[in-house]
Amino acid sequence: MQRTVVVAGGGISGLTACYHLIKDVTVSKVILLEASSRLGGWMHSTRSDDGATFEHGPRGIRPAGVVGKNTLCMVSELGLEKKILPVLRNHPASKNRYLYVNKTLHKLPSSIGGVLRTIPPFTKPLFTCGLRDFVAPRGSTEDESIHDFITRRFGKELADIVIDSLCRGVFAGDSRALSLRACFPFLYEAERKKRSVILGMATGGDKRPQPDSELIKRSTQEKWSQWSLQDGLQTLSEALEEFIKQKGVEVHKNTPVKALERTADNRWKILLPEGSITADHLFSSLPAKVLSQLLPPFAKTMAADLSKISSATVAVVNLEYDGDVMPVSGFGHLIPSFEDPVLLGIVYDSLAFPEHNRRGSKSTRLTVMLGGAWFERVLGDPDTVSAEKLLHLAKEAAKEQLGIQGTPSRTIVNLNKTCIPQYTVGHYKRTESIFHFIKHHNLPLSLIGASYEGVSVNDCIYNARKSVQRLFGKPKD
Ligand SMILES: Cc1cc2nc3c(=O)[nH]c(=O)nc-3n(C[C@H](O)[C@H](O)[C@H](O)COP(=O)(O)OP(=O)(O)OC[C@H]3O[C@@H](n4cnc5c(N)ncnc54)[C@H](O)[C@@H]3O)c2cc1C
Ligand SMILES: C=Cc1c2[nH]c(c1C)Cc1[nH]c(c(CCC(=O)O)c1C)Cc1[nH]c(c(C)c1CCC(=O)O)Cc1[nH]c(c(C)c1C=C)C2
Repeated sequence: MQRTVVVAGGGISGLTACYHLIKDVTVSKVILLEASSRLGGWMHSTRSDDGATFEHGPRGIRPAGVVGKNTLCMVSELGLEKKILPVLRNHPASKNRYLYVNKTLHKLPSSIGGVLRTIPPFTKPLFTCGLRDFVAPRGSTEDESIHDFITRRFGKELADIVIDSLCRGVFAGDSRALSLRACFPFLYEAERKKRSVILGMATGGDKRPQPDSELIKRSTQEKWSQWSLQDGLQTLSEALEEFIKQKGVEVHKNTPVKALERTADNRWKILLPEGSITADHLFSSLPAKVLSQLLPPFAKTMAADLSKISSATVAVVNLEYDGDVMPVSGFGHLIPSFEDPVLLGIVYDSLAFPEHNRRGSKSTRLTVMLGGAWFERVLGDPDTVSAEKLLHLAKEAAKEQLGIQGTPSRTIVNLNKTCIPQYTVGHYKRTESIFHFIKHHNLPLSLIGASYEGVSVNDCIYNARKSVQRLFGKPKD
């Protein structure tokens, strides 16, 4: 039987789905539809003639766990091993992370000693927060905010300073609105299983079978904490694009899906700017809100759930300075929302990945991230905020927070509109209801992408693969 599968959205999720679909002999045709003029989605690197690379989206991928190892397998299959740039666990970019509190940079403890002593900005040793976890009662609600959970189990200071910042540094989100169960499912499970989160995590561990390969062995032996690629992470989406085109996937750029209609024989009629195509099955990697606007009227309850999964806007400002101008060495620093709601944090890119620095003369590359869940509240409508204003805020942050006085030699401002999905309290209920609707109505539809079950590159790649396997009835791992 001829079977046509359409993948909507050519970010890392859609590309990975194509990569696995094309290997299946029962699929006769795979078509990728991408609205913009390039593939990769938020995976986006700028390369300069002098060898400098600037990331506007993801910049580091973790090798650990099933999801990290799964990505490394794909990297090997794509022949990218020689392009990997690992950061080792004992490197300052792995060990040193900072918080900017009370107008001062504070290094987060990376050893037992730092947890046993009182170190600023905290008013007591951090281990005392852990003691509370052993006596705190188990939560009584099905879901709660990350801030409420941490306050209940570890105290308000940890929640206000560390967890507030962490949620900004991963989700660009507000820990008071984000769901513990959806964002950190291992913490939710740990409390349910052992009552003490610390005990639950210590005895838990991932029971899924761990993939293995030469590259995975190397990453374990060399103790990598994260990795990137020569010329930036966009090298990964480019390799996937080349691979799927070679294998015969039909790739259509500048081709947004405009609407979806269900045919009488349970297929999709996919409406495009010019004409339409019919698909036996659709993989949507589109942001949930975008998909909600494309569905036909019979799916209005599902569309209502999808429309509630919103995303935060992040301004990403890359700055390059002449010489080594850094006062500290590390991964970067985060800024809790009480210190400054709009400045999320600064990544010290040139320390983790000096290979991305320009050739010839020394330079420092930083990325200032702004906005997130606070964007509209503080900066107003993203469509009317000027690049000059964002650049000014970023340069002032580098000056005030890192003492960098000079003028940057190069700047790039990107406004990533609605780029990180926000799994707010109740997310698990919304996704359950969405997946139930698809099953109940026997829709030939698979949902992949950052909107549902994890925002990291690893999660997107793993969930796209799992979703393809599920369609073909292959066992899950
Ligand atoms: C600033 C930033 C920093 C990040 N840092 C990290 C990091 O360091 N490490 C990490 O692991 N993760 C990081 N992430 C997260 C990760 O990069 C993303 O979650 C991931 O790239 C999302 O991929 P995706 O394919 O699911 O979605 P997307 O990249 O959003 O892809 C969806 C695609 O669909 C297309 N599209 C939209 N509408 C339509 C339509 N109607 N028809 C057809 N196509 C359409 C879009 O143009 C896009 O190409 C970061 C994200 C951002 C934004
Ligand atoms: C300041 C804003 C942001 C910074 N990075 C991101 C934002 C919104 C996005 C992001 N960062 C990470 C991920 C993937 C998560 C994963 O599960 O792998 C995403 C989507 C990685 C990450 N960055 C920080 C942490 C603690 C993590 C989790 C994984 C890990 O421990 O390595 C902290 C952090 N992010 C930023 C800065 C400046 C910073 C801390 C110093 C930038």
